Amino acid sequence: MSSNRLPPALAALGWTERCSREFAALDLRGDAFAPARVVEQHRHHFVVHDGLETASVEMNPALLQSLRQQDDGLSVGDWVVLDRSSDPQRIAHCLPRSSLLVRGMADGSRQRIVANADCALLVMGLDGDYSPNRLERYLLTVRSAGLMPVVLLTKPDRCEDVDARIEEIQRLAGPATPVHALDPRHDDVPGRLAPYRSPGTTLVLLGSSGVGKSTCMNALLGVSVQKTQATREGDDTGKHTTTVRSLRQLPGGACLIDTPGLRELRLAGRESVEKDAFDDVAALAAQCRYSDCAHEREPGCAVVAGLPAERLASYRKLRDELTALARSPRQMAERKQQDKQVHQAQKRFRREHDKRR
Ligand SMILES: Nc1nc2c(ncn2[C@@H]2O[C@H](COP(=O)(O)OP(=O)(O)OP(=O)(O)O)[C@@H](O)[C@H]2O)c(=O)[nH]1
Ligand SMILES: [Zn+2]
Repeated sequence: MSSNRLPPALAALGWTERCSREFAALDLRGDAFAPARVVEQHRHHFVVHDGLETASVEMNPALLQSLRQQDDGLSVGDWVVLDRSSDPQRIAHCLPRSSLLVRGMADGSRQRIVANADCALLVMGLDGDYSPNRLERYLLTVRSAGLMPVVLLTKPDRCEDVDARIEEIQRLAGPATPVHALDPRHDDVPGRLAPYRSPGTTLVLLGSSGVGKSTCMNALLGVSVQKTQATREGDDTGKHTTTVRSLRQLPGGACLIDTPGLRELRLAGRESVEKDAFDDVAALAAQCRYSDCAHEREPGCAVVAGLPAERLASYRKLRDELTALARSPRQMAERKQQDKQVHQAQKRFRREHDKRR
């Protein structure tokens, strides 16, 4: 199916040619099956949108079980297939994803945040919320999930030297990552974010509570009604306004997922620290005297010699956190399980191959 023949109602929700291919590959017969996108996730049900209307639905038992077996589930942004032959209609399939943003939880499990997003708007306040280290963590998480990050520094009116902070964040994020400072209450948010919200793109707003995510969303939606509430004087956090993740269609054809403020962002364990957040380390490491240099006390370490002290400390912290995660019993068990699956698949393949000969 070429892009001009994508069903327009679905295309407005972010349906792509890749989705058409995945849907066709399921080879579902009859017209009882219809694609839809998960726009809200609740404890026991999902709200899905099929391009025309929304419906409140549950998964069918087979899908629920198969996802559970893979330690998986549905999240906002997922493309699913509704089975309309059952009463009530149920979600029967989940299409493979183009991206999945996850974070680690205290018990070692992972929480899915959003599926099939293309771009992450990382919102950070230039007030008490400002934390370059936290931003490094966000950058690492979203890049390793395959999303393009865009940094939005809000509350410039609460900061003495906005330019210095933009420069600091730009240095940390690298030249390829856009950094904007804006007051979403008054500035032209749709205009400033125009390059990232082309039709069919899915964006997700991420950041602490009270940094202005809902204000950005309202500005992008073009609604003047402010569901956001006045920040209390002397309180940088503001009032909590977002309670569930939800996907909304923006004027112009992109989709936006708003998320409740995350209190902390733990790594999930699948990130690659040099590749996804510290390409300066990767570049310097090539000049270390030893190829297996750990960038600690080795002689001739170009990373220790060349990286600013703060950046080095932050690199080591995230790297060590990932190493510890990789050694956690849960991840070791997961890897063993994966190895077993690969081994079984190889055995099956060899058996079938031998049979054919
Ligand atoms: N001074 C100032 N206040 C702002 C700015 N941007 C947003 N606010 C205010 O900060 C408060 C919180 O904004 P929200 O948009 O609700 O923040 P949020 O990130 O959606 O918060 P949660 O829903 O809790 O995650 C509101 O009172 C906004 O009007 C800004 O640039 N400067
Ligand atoms: Zn080194």
